Amino acid sequence: MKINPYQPDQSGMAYSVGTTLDRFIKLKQSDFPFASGELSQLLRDIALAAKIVNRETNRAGLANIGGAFGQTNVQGEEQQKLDVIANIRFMRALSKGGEVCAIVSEEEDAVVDLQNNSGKYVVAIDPLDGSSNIDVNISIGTIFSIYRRKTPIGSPIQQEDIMQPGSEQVAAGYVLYGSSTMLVYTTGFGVNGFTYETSLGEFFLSHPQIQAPTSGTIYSINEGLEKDWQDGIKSYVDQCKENRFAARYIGSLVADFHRNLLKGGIYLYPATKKNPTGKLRLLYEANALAFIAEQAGAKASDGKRRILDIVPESLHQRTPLLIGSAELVDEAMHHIQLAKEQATI
Ligand SMILES: O=P(O)(O)OC[C@H]1O[C@](O)(COP(=O)(O)O)[C@@H](O)[C@@H]1O
Ligand SMILES: [Mg+2]
Ligand SMILES: [Mg+2]
Repeated sequence: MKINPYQPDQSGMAYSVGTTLDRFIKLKQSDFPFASGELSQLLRDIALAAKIVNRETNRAGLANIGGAFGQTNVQGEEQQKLDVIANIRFMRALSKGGEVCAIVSEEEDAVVDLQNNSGKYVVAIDPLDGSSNIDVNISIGTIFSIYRRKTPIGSPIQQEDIMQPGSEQVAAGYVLYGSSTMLVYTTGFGVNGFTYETSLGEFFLSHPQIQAPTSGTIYSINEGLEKDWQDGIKSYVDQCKENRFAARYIGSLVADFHRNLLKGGIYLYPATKKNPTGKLRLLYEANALAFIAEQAGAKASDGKRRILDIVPESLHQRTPLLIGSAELVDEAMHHIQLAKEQATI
């Protein structure tokens, strides 16, 4: 991807590769005429927690960081120590920052009401994504969604503050702890990626205005579950193989998504017999990545509709997820539709 160091964005604001995240956040605040700086501060708080978690992930091989924590979370999944550490670090940064009134986390059964009357924002977070890869030194991540509360500031948190469709997000992003650590986010004005310079302790703009290729030749799916895939997925994957697509599956949603966002490709986690509503969680995995995808010209669907149009019904609800280059997602949805029509004949 050819990077134009002085590429202006929609607001005509030019910013150069190498701009620090902090400076970028300040520059971009002008996108919001009535900005009061709270969202900017919240993004900084998330970046700070990401730096701390980055340090911990680098040490994941050491006894006191790696391995199971010995408890299961509300999904019935065994928590890894790093799941718990990341959850604590983000909770602390979000509650200390003062901008947030409530948090939804993969590692918390219920909504965490911060009793912060002045907090304007609700955050949904997957503190550590790709937990099965922690101990084997493969890329992992953090995923976050930010909403403005619906009820008046100072009033008690209500269901309507939490159960908002993804289309209501004011910002979303992910951190990828990989060969390098990156923070990629959107506030609805395009997608920008920052690379962490450990020795300076700073995130620097490295991927301005990310645009996903409209098509690609990479597909990412856990083929071990092929026998359980919903109809249409098998025929779509067969077509990918027919077209000699490359199969790439890391098993960390953030890492698979990031690769396909930059190179062109599609990630699929369909409904299966084991997970009839899919495996991935709507509020703190699918919504954030769907917002990023759409802002980068890509698409995200549950096989029937746009992920961002789904109105949540429960905190940890799951959804099938087809996400990636627009033409590939359209093609996969076409196969699902065809299979449905054939099933009714
Ligand atoms: O092992 P499977 O069934 O292929 O699932 C892998 C998927 O599950 C996840 O690990 C779920 O996320 P968590 O690790 O945050 O629970 C995704 O990152 C990944 O894409
Ligand atoms: Mg996850
Ligand atoms: Mg997780």
